Amino acid sequence: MSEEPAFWHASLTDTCDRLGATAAGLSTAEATERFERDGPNQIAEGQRRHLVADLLRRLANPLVAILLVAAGIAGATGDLASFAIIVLVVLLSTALDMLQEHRAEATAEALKRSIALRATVLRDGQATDLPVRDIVAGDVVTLSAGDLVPADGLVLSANGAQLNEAMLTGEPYPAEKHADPAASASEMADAHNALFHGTSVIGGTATMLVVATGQRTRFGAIAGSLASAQPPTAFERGIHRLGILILRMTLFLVLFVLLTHLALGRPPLQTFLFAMALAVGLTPELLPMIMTVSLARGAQRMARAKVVVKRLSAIHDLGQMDILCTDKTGTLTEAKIALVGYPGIDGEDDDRVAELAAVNARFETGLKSPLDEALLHHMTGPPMDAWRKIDERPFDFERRRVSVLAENSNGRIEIVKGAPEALLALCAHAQDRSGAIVPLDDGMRTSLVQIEGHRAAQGLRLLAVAWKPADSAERIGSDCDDDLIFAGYCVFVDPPKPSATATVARLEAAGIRIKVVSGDAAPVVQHLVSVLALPVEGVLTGEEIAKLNDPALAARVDDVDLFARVTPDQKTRIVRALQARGHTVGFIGDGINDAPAIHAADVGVSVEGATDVAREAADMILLAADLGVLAKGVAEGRRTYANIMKYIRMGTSSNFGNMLTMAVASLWLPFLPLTAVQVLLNNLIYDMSQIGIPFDNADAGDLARPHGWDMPGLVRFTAIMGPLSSLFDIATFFLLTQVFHAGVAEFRAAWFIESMATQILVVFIIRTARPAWIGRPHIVMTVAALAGLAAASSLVLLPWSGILGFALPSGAVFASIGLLVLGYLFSSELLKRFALRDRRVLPQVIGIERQT
Ligand SMILES: Nc1ncnc2c1ncn2[C@@H]1O[C@H](COP(=O)(O)OP(=O)(O)OP(=O)(O)O)[C@@H](O)[C@H]1O
Ligand SMILES: [Mg+2]
Repeated sequence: MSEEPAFWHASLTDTCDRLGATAAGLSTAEATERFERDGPNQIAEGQRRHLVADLLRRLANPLVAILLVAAGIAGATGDLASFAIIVLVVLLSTALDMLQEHRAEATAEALKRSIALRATVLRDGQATDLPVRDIVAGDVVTLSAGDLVPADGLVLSANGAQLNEAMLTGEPYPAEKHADPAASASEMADAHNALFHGTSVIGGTATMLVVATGQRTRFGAIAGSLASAQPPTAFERGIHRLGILILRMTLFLVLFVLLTHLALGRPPLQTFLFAMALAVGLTPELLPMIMTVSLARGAQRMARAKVVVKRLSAIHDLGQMDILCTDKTGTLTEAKIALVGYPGIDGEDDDRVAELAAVNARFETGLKSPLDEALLHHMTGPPMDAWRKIDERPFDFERRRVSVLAENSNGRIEIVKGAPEALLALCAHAQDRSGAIVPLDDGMRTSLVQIEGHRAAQGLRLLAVAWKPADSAERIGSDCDDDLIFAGYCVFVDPPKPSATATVARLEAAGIRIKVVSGDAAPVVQHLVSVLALPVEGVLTGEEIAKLNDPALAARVDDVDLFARVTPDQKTRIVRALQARGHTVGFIGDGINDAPAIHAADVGVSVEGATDVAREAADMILLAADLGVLAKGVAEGRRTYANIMKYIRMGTSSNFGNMLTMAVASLWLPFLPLTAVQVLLNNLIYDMSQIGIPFDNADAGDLARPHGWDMPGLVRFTAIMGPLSSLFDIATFFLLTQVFHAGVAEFRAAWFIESMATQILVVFIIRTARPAWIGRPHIVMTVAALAGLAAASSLVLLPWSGILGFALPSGAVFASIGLLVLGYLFSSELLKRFALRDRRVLPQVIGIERQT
């Protein structure tokens, strides 16, 4: 690719010829042909794993490989049954693991596709809304502020197009783009006639001719190195550490068993097979599958609650989130904005103010804000039609204003509208009702600020409008917004969303603190939160934040719930400051100005109708702009978390118990407690009996507050429940050898049943912190567990038990085992009170977790 000259060196005409394209776009037939030739416009996310390759990769797991080799040796020395069964069991459990995971991934993919980005493409001469994936070279795409550039291409036309290219070039300042003849620049950052996939339009508009799509774009070329940039969540790091811990203990146990048995002169091959089977059974190899399946299932349920999850692991963060920052418009208000007044400097409505503002709104080509739409809705007809546009300087969130150069029969003027306080500072004169220009003295400034304050205190949003003569100017320079003539204000109402009160209360009750972060003026936001009776305290404005360095800001953020007049950059700083205080932070927003903060947050949330950049930055998308939807999502997220924890608790406690048991048994029993084949069958059935857990319901307690990865809690649980299960295992040993004097095959059959029953049934006890008989487990979970138990019993009871090395135990043995299992379940029920007690995770604990 690098030998080819960069595509922006060629002129537009040459490129059009080469691509067989015109500014009118492609026909559908032509586009279909190209799509077939070039493939979809998408960047492969990592390498899609092929099923067979995946199977081989899993079988190459050293433990499984050793086991298979050992089984081969057993087969070669005559033990064909063992060989066949081991190979079968290993294949079966690997396939089960793999299929589950693939299915889960496919589900998650499908959900993600449902919210795929779309673009406006010219096809058959018509502007069509298409999924970005369908774009081909030669297409003509129109872009405006808030859009992501969907492919690489040349600028056909542009109007104040400002691009954020930071992710490709590292350049933090916006790059301006024009339809230059051809650029000679060697660096992408200087190619002012080119648009690159993955960058975003932050102001203005542009039309682009697509030159390269998918993997052939500049972004595609480096995407591989960016793909896995997502750092693991605290939960994932916790799981990883747990995995390593279990691995070490397993290694230790396997060596211990191997050495003691060999030292005691037991048959080496059987011992070795047994030890390897034990290792396979104890390693948490299923954890990744379990996580993926639970998360995918969680994502599916959340989708039903109208939350589409883009990054699965964000579900952990969602369950752990204890602070949610939200913007104002759309989440706390109805976002149905209407113009309710346009006072001039005397405080009375003045049509000229509304007209100037509407002309400005009409000619601004950047992201049309709802304020602009309200203005245009109000002003239509002849006075507007007389205006002609010369130039504009689009809106951006740092300047907070739009400048337009326009003329009518009375002459050419520059009209500026924007945030009042900033605009007022740029004015030296004002225009009164008669049209006379008067100096803007201090007295008048005070009275203007009063008009402003009066409306803002009623929760009305304000824009100021000003102008100045521009005689023969053809362009708006970058710094000529000074010496303006103040015209008046436009006053808007955005009704509060009544449902927000209850939803915020619900989130607060669930342990999530709400903070409002808005670009709007403090009095407006304050009025809104008081109307909605939101429990927010303290205010910090952008001006104040600008004076604080990061540590100083971090010291304040805990006590302040309302941030007003903040810039996009400050939104990000607020998120970071909260994170530095140990919080897990969510951020919900819909604008370009929210995107960086959405990205910085642990849980970035956006809504279906939001700008591309915000949706792209988000981890989840709400299909309805409503915090209520998110509250449901949080509940599902916590349920997913609770179910994953059930698996992990089941796994660690039974593993730890088994380790203790095996260590004791090795020293004490004159034979192996189970053959390798039996250990593997035990493991397989246990795994299958658990596939219902992701379906289970969660305790109200699990849903009531944020949870983080809680290692001390898990250690305590394991330290209590593990030894309990070994105690009953050892009691079984004792009973079988000392009381019943069972033979080897009968012993193994009885112990197989006991161990399966205790491992499987205990899920009904530890699935809940409340008494087991109160909440009802999910039916799928119950069926899976009971089916597992039935399968285990059938191995012992049915005719084939002999092949597996079992002999049918006597009725007395069965009865005693039944009693032992009941005793175990009963003691678990008693002890779980201590094992599961108060797992509340304080933010400080999470904070420590985050830093390690
Ligand atoms: N189209 C526009 N023309 C002029 N000024 C604008 C326009 N849109 C926004 N502004 C100014 O910029 C400020 C910040 O924009 P906005 O209120 O949309 O920010 P925000 O952080 O997204 O707010 P919210 O919390 O309500 O979503 C506005 O209060 C207004 O003063
Ligand atoms: Mg907004």
